[in-house]
Amino acid sequence: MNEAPREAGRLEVQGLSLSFGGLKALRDVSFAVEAGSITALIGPNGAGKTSMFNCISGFYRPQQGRILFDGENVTARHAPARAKLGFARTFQNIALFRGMTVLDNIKLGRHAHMKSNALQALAYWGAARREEIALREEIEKRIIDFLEINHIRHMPVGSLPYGLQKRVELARALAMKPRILLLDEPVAGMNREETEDMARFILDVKEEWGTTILMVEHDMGMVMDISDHVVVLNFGQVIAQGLPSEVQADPRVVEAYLGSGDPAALMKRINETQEAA
Ligand SMILES: Nc1ncnc2c1ncn2[C@@H]1O[C@H](COP(=O)(O)OP(=O)(O)OP(=O)(O)O)[C@@H](O)[C@H]1O
Repeated sequence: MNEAPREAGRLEVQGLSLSFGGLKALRDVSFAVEAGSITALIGPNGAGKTSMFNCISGFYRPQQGRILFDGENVTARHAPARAKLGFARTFQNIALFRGMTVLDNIKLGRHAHMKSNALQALAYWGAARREEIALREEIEKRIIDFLEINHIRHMPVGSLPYGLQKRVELARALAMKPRILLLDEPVAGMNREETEDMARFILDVKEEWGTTILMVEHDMGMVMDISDHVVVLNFGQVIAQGLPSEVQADPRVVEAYLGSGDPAALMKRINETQEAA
């Protein structure tokens, strides 16, 4: 399936399997993340979501299967090569430099793509400096304003509340100009207000930037609210996928989450997470 244009950012996972010794973390997993969509990867603890994410971002090499990005087989490419192709990810536990300012952390996201490296910066300081200034202007206009973090841009990341730190992490990923954004539990540990803000920013990234988004997330209310497509893993296998409404009514999903096949009970739980303050 290669109908999307090259810049579109469509990801396809085909028959992917991953084992740790005798433990099969992923078994013959296939799904697609359509260009410009928000796709959520959900499942109970130990279902294989993080393993899948690590295969997609290039941290793990699967024993079987392929990962295609706009039709190109990227399975053998390591993480930095995927970053150059336009993969950017955030982490479950915030991965920022706590002593550095918000702005400097965000700029680090882009340095992977800049033409001038440290040596060139010394030798051709004029060109490197111009590139740095252009980068700063673009980041300030496009990312800092967009994510409403102007007021904290000169503050050290470590001094910020958790929800804002997660937003800075999103900003750093956006500075990489991603074609696909991989969000690992973007609202984990957030209160309801922080969760709603983050959900809105994720939707805005999709709508205003057209970026493809794949997220792993446990907050079912948030997943059902903003996803276009949901893929459900259990014991390393895809047990259901489709629209949020289809997935939450699927008895196999209900069984995996609640140990019973009653969709009404799952709906009740989703509503409870949405209403919880
Ligand atoms: N590095 C590893 N070495 C050995 N086993 C691992 C490793 N990483 C994951 N596993 C195992 O693979 C299976 C899938 O784990 P994974 O972390 O991918 O699940 P998950 O769906 O992300 O779970 P959670 O929601 O709890 O984060 C589990 O049985 C886990 O114990």
